[in-house]
Amino acid sequence: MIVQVSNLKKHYKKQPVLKGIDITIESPQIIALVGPNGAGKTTLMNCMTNLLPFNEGSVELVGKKNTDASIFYEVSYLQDNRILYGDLTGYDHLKFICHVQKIPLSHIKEVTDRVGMTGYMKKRVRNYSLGMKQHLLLAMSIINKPKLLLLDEPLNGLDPTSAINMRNILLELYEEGTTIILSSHNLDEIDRLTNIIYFMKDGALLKESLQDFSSNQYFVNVDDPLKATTVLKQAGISCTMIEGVISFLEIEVILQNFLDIMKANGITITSIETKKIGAERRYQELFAKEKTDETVAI
Ligand SMILES: Nc1ncnc2c1ncn2[C@@H]1O[C@H](COP(=O)(O)OP(=O)(O)OP(=O)(O)O)[C@@H](O)[C@H]1O
Repeated sequence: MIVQVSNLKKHYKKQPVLKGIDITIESPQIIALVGPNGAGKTTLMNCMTNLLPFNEGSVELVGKKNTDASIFYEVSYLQDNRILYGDLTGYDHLKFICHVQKIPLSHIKEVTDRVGMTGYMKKRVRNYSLGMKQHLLLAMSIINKPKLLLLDEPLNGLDPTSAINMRNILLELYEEGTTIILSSHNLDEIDRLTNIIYFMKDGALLKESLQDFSSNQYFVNVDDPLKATTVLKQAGISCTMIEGVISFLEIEVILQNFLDIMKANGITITSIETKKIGAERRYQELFAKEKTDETVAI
């Protein structure tokens, strides 16, 4: 068993944060933990890795109790950058982990090349940018080739190139047999990584496979948006218009029907973009927000 969390309960003073969480993972997966600020994602990961005591329940990681420190040969946890030491270099951090975990120092170059931080690994961490710290945290958490990798907001501060690199590394690790649990607010990135999402709501987890919720959303620019709005309304087509761009879901409107209506009414399409919106759509359903003023239902 890779993860066995049973009836995990945690409260801060009188505030219950985790109200009986159960997680069972038997084979490698990538799981995204999603929920609004303050939902309890960090608390859950801290309890799982025994950084925080909990009030009830039990946690086993890689077949051992989470109180057994030897799990960290096989489990890594990427926390936020407050765990880093400003006076030490990136290399010092990695050397320390190699020393504690009896990993050959030759792995440092391998992992810093993979993450893309070899150029500044000898600089002091206090001179690192947010993204550079994030690179170091990633290097520190993958140098032991973990069986289970927990990541709390790993995309924090990463530029687009680094975010793509991080995604590729996570997908490679998963291919190599690592189970990954990551929390993120970046729903686009989550859609590219996995369709297994655990939504945190009211101290509980809603576990969903987003295959059923994944859909393309189309964004269409036309030469005459006002006329398009009118003819779509007449045809009973359900779309929204945001700042002159018409958008609709693949599962609600057949693209060919839409194109036929535009053609029949002499409206020219100037561009069409598609976006996969599984996680975002489900998130909106679960944590419904008021529609913004500029969103007009057609
Ligand atoms: N040390 C603490 N003492 C008291 N309350 C805490 C403590 N740490 C967290 N909390 C509370 O527990 C709840 C969950 O916090 P947590 O940091 O786990 O949420 P999160 O889902 O990780 O949020 P975010 O997305 O903002 O990182 C919040 O209401 C928070 O105020």
